[in-house]
This record gives sequence, structure tokens and C-alpha cells, in this order.
Amino acid sequence: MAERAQLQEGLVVSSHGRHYVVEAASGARHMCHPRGKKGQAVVGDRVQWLLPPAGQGEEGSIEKVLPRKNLFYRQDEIRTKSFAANIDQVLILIAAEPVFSESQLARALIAAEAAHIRPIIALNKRDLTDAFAAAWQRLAPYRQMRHGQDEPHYEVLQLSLTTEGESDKALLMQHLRGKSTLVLGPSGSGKSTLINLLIPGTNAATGEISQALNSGKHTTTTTTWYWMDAAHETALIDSPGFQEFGLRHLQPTDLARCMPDIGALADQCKFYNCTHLHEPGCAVMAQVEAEGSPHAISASRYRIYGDLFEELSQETRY
Ligand SMILES: Nc1nc2c(ncn2[C@@H]2O[C@H](COP(=O)(O)OP(=O)(O)OP(=O)(O)O)[C@@H](O)[C@H]2O)c(=O)[nH]1
Ligand SMILES: [Zn+2]
Repeated sequence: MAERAQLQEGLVVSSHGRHYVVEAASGARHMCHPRGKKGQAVVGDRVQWLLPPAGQGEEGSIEKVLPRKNLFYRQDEIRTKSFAANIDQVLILIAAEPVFSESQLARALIAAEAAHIRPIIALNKRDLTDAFAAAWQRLAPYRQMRHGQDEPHYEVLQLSLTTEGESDKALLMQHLRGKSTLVLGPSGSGKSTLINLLIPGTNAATGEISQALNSGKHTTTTTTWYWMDAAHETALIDSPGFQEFGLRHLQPTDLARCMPDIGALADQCKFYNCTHLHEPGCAVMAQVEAEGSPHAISASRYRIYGDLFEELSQETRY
């Protein structure tokens, strides 16, 4: 008689459309498909899964997704795209060149705040001196945001991955060790360089899985969970999709709470339900470009707030 398969617990380490790679407690990796809606997983999920019955192929099934600590995702008008579940922090990698979009950066930060995930910003290509200085200046509002009295709200790191790899690795490890970190960044910022620096040989590993699936597609379009240590305490999660960072899962009135420089002033407005767009006695508007004020809000941050408020106020169209 065939032995009844045992439910096992595992971690989803990559997703390839309707297929997932699940890592068993032993460290072995198995291709699995979801069983019904309950098996719909994202990378980082802890799942219960089953090996196939003898003689029925190699592919296991995900029977149940265990409760999540958090889920980091974006949503446009039509669909929700999950980046990963159960992560501790998100590292947003941008560079001196190509010039980064502040709006995209702000969107990623807002999504992280909304999901209660700590963001870290890293600006790469410090060796491109002039471009770097300009980009660093554009990051001033982010560097100057304070948490309470004087703690910086965001950690903003400087990197030069191709010229200072070893010291950058040490710096990054101070922030990554013992945590699960999702890495996001626009194309060209040096994300592949960073992943290869921190986890040599990763390209080969992802290539194998795509080959096994015979997909023949670019390997960079999937999200992948990499362990950085044998003890499985530190993880990097590589995910595409920094562009088109939809925030349709948020209400316009959520924005101030997720933009700390604006949120810090919101409770001083005359009206408790102030939108900070036109009301008299608005403490936020009073601080836009307020020279010499420690609570000043940059014109670009305020513009991004206004644009997003309008975007999120529109009826969803299908
Ligand atoms: N000057 C300079 N160039 C860098 C640095 N880090 C990465 N690059 C270069 O920037 C280019 C893009 O780096 P990648 O690591 O491929 O960037 P990516 O973000 O993975 O980009 P995609 O592959 O398009 O997603 C490459 O030519 C790198 O060699 C740096 O610190 N300084
Ligand atoms: Zn206001």
C-alpha cells in the first residue's frame, strides 16, 4: 500500500507564475503548485505542503498558507502584485545614475510605511562624484526627516558597489544581519551587482530553476528568497517591479500617516479632517518650503503628496 503523504512545513523561496519552489525543513527544494485558493502563496510565505503520491510525478502541492506577519505589495487599477511576505525591512537601492524618480521612491516608502515594514534607502555609484552630489542633495528631505526629536526616520546609506565592494559589503551587513530584507530598485541602480556581491553565484541558481521549468524567459522577472548564511538567519529577497508602483490599496487620507514629514504636522491643523490641500489654518501648508524651519516640507514632497492624493481619490475604472 502506498504510504499516505505527510503534511510538511516549508518556506516559499521563489515563484514562477503558477509554480512555486518550496524549501523543506531539511533544506531540500521542491517544485509545488497551489491546491485551490488556500494554496495561493507568495515568496516568504510559510506553507503546509505535500509530496506527490508515488508515481504521480515530482511536483508537490501547497495545501495551506500559514498566517503572515506582513505582506508587501503594490496595486494598480487592475491588479494586485505581491512582492513578498514576512519580511523585516525593504532596502530601496537607487543610484546617482540613472537619475532616480523621487515619485517612485516616495511611493515605495509609503507602501513600506503602510505595511509597517522598515525601509532603508541606499544611494549607489558614489564614484560618479558630480551626479552623486546632485542625487544626495535631492535626498535631503529624506535624510532630514526625524523620528520624534532627533532620530533620523530613514537610514540613508552611500554605496559604490563596483569600486568599494568589500567595505560596502561590511556596511550593508551591519543593517542586514539577522533580518529578512527585500531589495527593490529601478533598472540600472546596481541591484544585480549588490546581490552578486552579497551572495556570490546567485545567477547560476536562478537560471537552473527557470531551465527546469523550461520557461526560457528572463530569470529576473521572478521574486527569489536567498539565504545568506548556513544558519538561515539572514535573507535577501530579490524582486522586480519597482516601476509602476501602484498604491491603490490606500485611501487618500492614509497618505499623511505614511509620509512622516507631513504626518508629523497633521495634528496641528485647524480642522481634524484637513486634507492639507486648501484648508485655512493648515499646519502642513504653512511649512512648505519654510526657510529655516526644522519641520519644513520640500516643494517636491508636497507636490508628490498632492499628486497621489488626487490619484487615490479617483474612482477605480475597469
Ligand atoms: N560607476 C558605477 N557603476 C556601477 C556601480 N554599481 C553598479 N554599477 C554599474 O551599473 C550598471 C547597472 O548595474 P546592475 O547591477 O546590472 O543594475 P540592475 O539594477 O541590476 O539593473 P538591471 O539589470 O537593468 O535590472 C552596470 O554597468 C554596473 O557595472 C557603482 O558603484 N559605480
Ligand atoms: Zn492640514
